[in-house]
Amino acid sequence: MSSDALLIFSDVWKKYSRAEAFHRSIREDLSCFLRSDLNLRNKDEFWALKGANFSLHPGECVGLTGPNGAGKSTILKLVARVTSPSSGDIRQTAKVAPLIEVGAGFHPDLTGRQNIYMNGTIIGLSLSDIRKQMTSIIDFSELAEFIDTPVKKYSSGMYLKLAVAIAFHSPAKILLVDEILSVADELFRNKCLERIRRFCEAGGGVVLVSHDQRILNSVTDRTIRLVSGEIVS
Ligand SMILES: Nc1ncnc2c1ncn2[C@@H]1O[C@H](COP(=O)(O)OP(=O)(O)OP(=O)(O)O)[C@@H](O)[C@H]1O
Repeated sequence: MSSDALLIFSDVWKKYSRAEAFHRSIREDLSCFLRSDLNLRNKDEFWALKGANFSLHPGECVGLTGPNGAGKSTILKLVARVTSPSSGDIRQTAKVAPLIEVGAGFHPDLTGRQNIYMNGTIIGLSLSDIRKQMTSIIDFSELAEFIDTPVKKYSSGMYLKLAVAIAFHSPAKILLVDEILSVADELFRNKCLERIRRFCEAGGGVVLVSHDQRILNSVTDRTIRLVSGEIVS
């Protein structure tokens, strides 16, 4: 693999326990309790990712597609270091801006503007960068009218727009986008796709998860298809 890669996955495996996933649901918790199946946590390990190999180069937008539960978000979470691999090697030569769980980094009681300061700092912008880019971020978000409103009063689409606008102003060279563009309205989605193209033209690299073939066709250079944790094409 060439040395100029922004990101290299070498034989990356990720193991989860189904029991952990089950315990996220109250219904499943209850069902485990009723069955007194106390060993479930130890019985149900499985591979969410099985020996993934791929690289991302400057200027490239790589799509990730495949059925639900195939391991697409797991790849993004590994790149964002939200979780770590069970084995294998992930090499990154650049900072990452994750657009994974939209709005997860927002404080509900703070206004849009205050969240730009807070989130901008988290993604590596200095205070003076944030001040310089504030107008551009607000313009991109299309939320000028609501920017001094607490974000707990925002709709999910407004959350999305604010999160995307901040991420697109990040100094990171790797952008991770998880299935969010399909929930944006068409005008905003097209604006985001254009921004992704420009981000790549400027030497960045994007990993984009989508089930939508039109989105993948319009912006990705190649698409990796995952099935049951395996890269099949
Ligand atoms: N924290 C976790 N603990 C246990 N299992 C998990 C955890 N996160 C994900 N999984 C499981 O790992 C598998 C892959 O999940 P992942 O979210 O990567 O799939 P995906 O391809 O992104 O799916 P979708 O298209 O539905 O978003 C699934 O079986 C999922 O239940």
